[in-house]
Amino acid sequence: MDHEVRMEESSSEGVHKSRVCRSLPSVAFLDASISCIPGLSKRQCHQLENCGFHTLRKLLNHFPRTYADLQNAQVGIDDGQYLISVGRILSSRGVRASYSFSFLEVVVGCEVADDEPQHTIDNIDGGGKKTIYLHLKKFFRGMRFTSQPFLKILEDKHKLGDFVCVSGKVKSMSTKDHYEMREYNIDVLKDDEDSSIHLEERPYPIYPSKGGLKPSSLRNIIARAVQALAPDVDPIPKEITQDFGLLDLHDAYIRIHQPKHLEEADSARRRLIFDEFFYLQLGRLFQMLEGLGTRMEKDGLLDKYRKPELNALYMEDWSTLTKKFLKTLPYSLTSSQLSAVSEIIWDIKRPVPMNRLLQGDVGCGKTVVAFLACMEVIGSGYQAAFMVPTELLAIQHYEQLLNLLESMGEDQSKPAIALLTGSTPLKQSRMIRKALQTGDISMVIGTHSLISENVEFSALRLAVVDEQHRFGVIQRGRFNSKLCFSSLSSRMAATSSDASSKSNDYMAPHILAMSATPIPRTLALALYGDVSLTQITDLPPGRIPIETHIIEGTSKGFEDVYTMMLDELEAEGKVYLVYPVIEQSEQLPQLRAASADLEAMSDRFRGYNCGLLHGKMKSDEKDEALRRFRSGETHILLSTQVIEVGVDVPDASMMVVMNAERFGIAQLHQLRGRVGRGTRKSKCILLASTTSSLNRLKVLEKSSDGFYLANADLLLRGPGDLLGKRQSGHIPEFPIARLEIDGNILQEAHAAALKILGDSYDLDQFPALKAELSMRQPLCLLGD
Ligand SMILES: Nc1ncnc2c1ncn2[C@@H]1O[C@H](COP(=O)(O)OP(=O)(O)OP(=O)(O)O)[C@@H](O)[C@H]1O
Repeated sequence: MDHEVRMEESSSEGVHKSRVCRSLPSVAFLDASISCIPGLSKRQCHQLENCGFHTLRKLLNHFPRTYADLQNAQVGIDDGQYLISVGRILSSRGVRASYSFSFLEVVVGCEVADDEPQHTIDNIDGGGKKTIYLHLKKFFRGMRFTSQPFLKILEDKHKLGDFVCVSGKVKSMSTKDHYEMREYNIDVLKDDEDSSIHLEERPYPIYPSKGGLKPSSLRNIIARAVQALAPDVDPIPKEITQDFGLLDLHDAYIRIHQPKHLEEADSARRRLIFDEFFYLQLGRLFQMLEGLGTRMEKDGLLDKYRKPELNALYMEDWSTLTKKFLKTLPYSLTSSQLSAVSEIIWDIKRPVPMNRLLQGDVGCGKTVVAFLACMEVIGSGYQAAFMVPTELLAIQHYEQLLNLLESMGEDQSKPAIALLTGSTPLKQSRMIRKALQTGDISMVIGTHSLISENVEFSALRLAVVDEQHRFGVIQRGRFNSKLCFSSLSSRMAATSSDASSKSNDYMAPHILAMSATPIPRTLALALYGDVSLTQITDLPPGRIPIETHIIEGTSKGFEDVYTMMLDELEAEGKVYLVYPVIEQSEQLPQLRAASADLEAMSDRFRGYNCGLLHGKMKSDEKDEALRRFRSGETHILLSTQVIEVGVDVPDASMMVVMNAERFGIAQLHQLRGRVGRGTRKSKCILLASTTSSLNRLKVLEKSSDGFYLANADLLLRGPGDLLGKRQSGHIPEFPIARLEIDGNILQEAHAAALKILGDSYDLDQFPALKAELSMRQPLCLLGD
């Protein structure tokens, strides 16, 4: 169907008059130039284009960062809470505090509902108001920031009387109703001459600024674009939107940008997130179907996706090596480990590169699942690479695997494995690289040195990336393409004369990413890396829940903790002491430091040996420190958060975290996961040096569920970084991230894509969808 689209036509005054174009189908409307927005000046058009907003789609997909409630209806403010509030700027001053230190303080007065009972006549109906004062502070160190002109410029950035929306974490000050904000966002809603804004009762969208375009002008332009939006821009057929209870795209855009209330924005967001997932899934399936010849093959593939219970290759069909390796394990796999292995092996047997995320809470036993997947490819004559974020972890995995393989005795099929990190001596590293190139080594475990240019493989088939939220999506992509290229080039050279070599020898490697953090990484991966998910949902048997205590770091608090430590050591336990920093710092004297505490702890716990482990130590020193702790030569290990990731000492039974308030909730959960990994009852003590942080930490006493804690962490941190800096701006960030629901949207999008392709393999019945698909990101499978 054709639709009227207004196209640009410049007038001499520089304002674009619109003319009507009848040739563009309405679904293509979104890709029309922004000049079709009525009333835009030429200057505005250029400015928008310079900021990357060439099309309506780009502009409409610039979603609000958050919504302000102009009524400030929120009641009650807690210390540490993320607050969004609107009010007027009362003062702005730049202060020179010393010759090299200055600060800016902007005070915003906000009228909020008064939650305390009042007895004045005005408040007899209980609907009282009061003013709170937000002191927004920014600090500057360095002489050049103390000059009067600089401070004046700072001051003048904020105009007295401006009506602004402020968001950030609050900290109460000594005066009642005064709060400090150190990291904040401030957006001018209207200047002081315009008071009409008070009448607005709708959520007020706050846009992220882009390339010099102010949020307020973006808001006006986007409002115009929304008005110009054609009613039938939706490429997804009505049956699908109805079946899945989704908003129509036109309504979704209106509601995300101009919601009448927050629920509207939320339903719009659901639809827009659905689209992200849906086109990824549709693209992937579409491409896979294209690669298959017959109708039967295509049906077969769709069936596999429709009935995931069939997507597992049970033990009988695993390679002999995998089965042998399984036998060497000193324990049986849990049922979800077993199904994870079956699922992964099913996937790696297929001639399409796998891109899978193996996700499970700390200590659930992901490593062995990944080892089994590696054995499967090695058993079929290929190579595997296992990349981890720290050297410490690489060594640990390598030694663990060596031990397991040792139990295989002199078996001919036992694979040759190697460790390759930044600290591997040059000569040895050269030998390993050569052996990887010739295929003499079947598996390499290492750090990011595995993605360096000079590592080539003879037949890499599986790359395991233990992300543990340290590697970004980008690094994984680089790793992937690098390995893909290496394997391809070297194999081409090796087999150029061998006409019988199978074409799938040139396939990109399968990628298995592992993570203990369900969010936000999972969501990011699901959005940006077209990924399948395998979850381990149970823990190995015999684990006893870790007892967690939050203790205030007063001198009594410390004494209590030392007594508990002594009890633990006397009962032959092992203790981790975790510190926020290595060395004492003048700037932050309140922080306990690992190195500085070593002597004091050795003194206090005479008769027990203390060890030290931190990121600045050399690789072999770190390894030695961990080895001594593991073997029981040291009983107390003073360390920094280097141990957070993956360190596995199953009989470590107690952890004390100093200055626990310095760590995030998800991070503390990871740290705590270093104990309670065996069958011994374990304790985790979080020593907080500020009273105000006690409440925040209490959530760890209540729960040991990583998913729940990650969510709680997000709520406490506020929406600032839902998907990490790089991704923010792509999807709307909401004060309350409904991530568990987003996970379901992924499933629904998958089902919708299957339904569409079941009806039309080549999308010929859905031309609008096909066009949309080609407009979106390139249809490449990771690794292609
Ligand atoms: N099925 C099992 N039965 C008993 N112990 C197991 C089982 N699977 C793994 N383990 C042991 O549990 C411990 C934790 O396993 P692993 O290091 O793989 O956890 P993880 O999921 O990688 O955790 P993290 O996210 O903390 O790195 C290890 O000591 C491992 O040997």
